[in-house]
Amino acid sequence: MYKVLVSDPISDLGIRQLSEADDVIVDKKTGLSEDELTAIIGEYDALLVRSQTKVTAKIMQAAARLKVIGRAGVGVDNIDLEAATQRGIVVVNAPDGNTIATCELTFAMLMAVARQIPQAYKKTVSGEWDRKSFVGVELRNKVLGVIGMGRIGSEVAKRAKVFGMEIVGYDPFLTQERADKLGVKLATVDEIASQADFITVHTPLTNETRNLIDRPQFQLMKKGVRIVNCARGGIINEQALVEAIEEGIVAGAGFDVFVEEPPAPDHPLLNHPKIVVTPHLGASTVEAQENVAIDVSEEVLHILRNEPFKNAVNMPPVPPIVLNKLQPYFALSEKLGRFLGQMTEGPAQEITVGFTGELADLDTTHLNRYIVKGLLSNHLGGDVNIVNAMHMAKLRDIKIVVQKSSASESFTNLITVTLKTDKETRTLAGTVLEGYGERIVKIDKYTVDASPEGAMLLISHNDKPGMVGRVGTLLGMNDVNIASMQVGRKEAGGSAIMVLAIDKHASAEVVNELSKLPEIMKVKQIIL
Ligand SMILES: NC(=O)C1=CN([C@@H]2O[C@H](COP(=O)(O)OP(=O)(O)OC[C@H]3O[C@@H](n4cnc5c(N)ncnc54)[C@H](O)[C@@H]3O)[C@@H](O)[C@H]2O)C=CC1
Ligand SMILES: O=C(O)C(=O)COP(=O)(O)O
Repeated sequence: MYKVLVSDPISDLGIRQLSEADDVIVDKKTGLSEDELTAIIGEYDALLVRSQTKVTAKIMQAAARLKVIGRAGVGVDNIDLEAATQRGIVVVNAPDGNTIATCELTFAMLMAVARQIPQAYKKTVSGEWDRKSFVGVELRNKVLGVIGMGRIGSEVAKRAKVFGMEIVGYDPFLTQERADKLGVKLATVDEIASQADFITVHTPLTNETRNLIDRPQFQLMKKGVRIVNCARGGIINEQALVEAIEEGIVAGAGFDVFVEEPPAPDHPLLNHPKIVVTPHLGASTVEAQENVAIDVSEEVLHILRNEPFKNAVNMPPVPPIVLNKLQPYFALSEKLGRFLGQMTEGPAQEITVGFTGELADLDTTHLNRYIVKGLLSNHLGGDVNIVNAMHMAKLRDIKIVVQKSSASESFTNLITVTLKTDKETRTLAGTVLEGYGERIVKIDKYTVDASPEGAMLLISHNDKPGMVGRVGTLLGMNDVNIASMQVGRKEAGGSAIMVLAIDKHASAEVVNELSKLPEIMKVKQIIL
């Protein structure tokens, strides 16, 4: 049974897939402190959060079973990604479900700020009929600066066009082609600051975007500019904004997010007559909450069940079409790593992975991870997984070299892995044959055809008559049944390799006895 902890308010309807799964138990415990969460996290395989729970390194240290942290939303700045990666915990988010909700709140903010709706409402309900203080401005024919043109920023731009606004946008990944398609003029942050009548930010909070709009940018702005932040507190410097309002540069601002959440009651952005505030409501619609919960539940289930998943934040993204092509090679890659790690003596120094055939044209990052995971798992067991495999290798100064060649060999696809240690350099190659499954097709210089499964014996010997019989007899006497046997040799009478699939593990004594037989150089038992 997998145990899932939901530590923030997440839609019940959205997580139905999890709560109704036969192999999952869902516990809901919201509002926990760091200490309270640390005390119980050890029981759980998955943690589901929104933005309130701060998932710190301390919590993760106590999370012995945790495989996945699911973020029902976009921003993952409340999760220590570095710590998660080091511990091999997958972090998945639900990036698509709340785009429209946040875009629409941004528009609500733009209009609330343009027409001072909250301020006018306050006065009106207090009994005052004040029409002259609330002469607003129109959006039509105004310049809107959009900083961050990802999912939300692009949707904001599309709607702003319909309002008759001219849009200037900045995003390091915004191409001229896409900008043209969206009808957005490309500009730098400083150009946006100096040209825009309204500015809205839609970037994540990173070291680069922290204080992206600060005093120097406010100094460039037109008098009467209006500013909205429905992304993250800290992208616009809060103190600099208040000063810019006092200086008469900024006519109004709409803020949904704050550096500290919730902000202290005396925070300068609260109770300011020109600032409209909401308590981080961007994603708070019924639709968005259901969407993000459905998306993240699906991903969490995949991860718990060891199935392929797509939205990992701490792993490079692979498009689904590529993932489908790579998937048949996941298990093979891991087995190649495990096999090679067991047949090679000495601590690993360098792993060279070669891909030939169709695989050479794909992004094979995931396969590299499975190979390294397999290799390291011989010593590290369950502590290594595809999230932290590369990190674990780096910690151990293991160099990883990837080589690709589309030159077609005898196989449609071939994965060749070479491991260099301080004692030897060994090579293993494998493929997936349609209808036959995974095969090891090369061990060092020898061509073989073995199915990598269960317990196997790898015997290096001289190719002399009677070898097969001797090995078979000794194993038979020790009740070890041979399921299949393959001999690889370069020339008759020369050195050769025997690959045996055996029905049960051979004891250390049997392996030792085998290695003492005449003409046998080395025996390795491989457990896959
Ligand atoms: N208020 C709320 O409740 C919500 C807030 N958010 C915030 O909105 C942000 C954006 O969400 P999405 O559009 O879905 O993400 P996204 O990943 O689709 O877009 C973010 C864009 O920011 C760009 N960017 C990164 N660094 C930049 C920089 N220095 N200057 C300009 N652009 C930069 C990226 O290239 C990307 O295109 C999230 O990271 C999250 O922090 C998201 C959902 C709800
Ligand atoms: O998805 C995001 O990045 C958000 O900021 C939404 O946060 P929330 O899930 O409403 O706490």
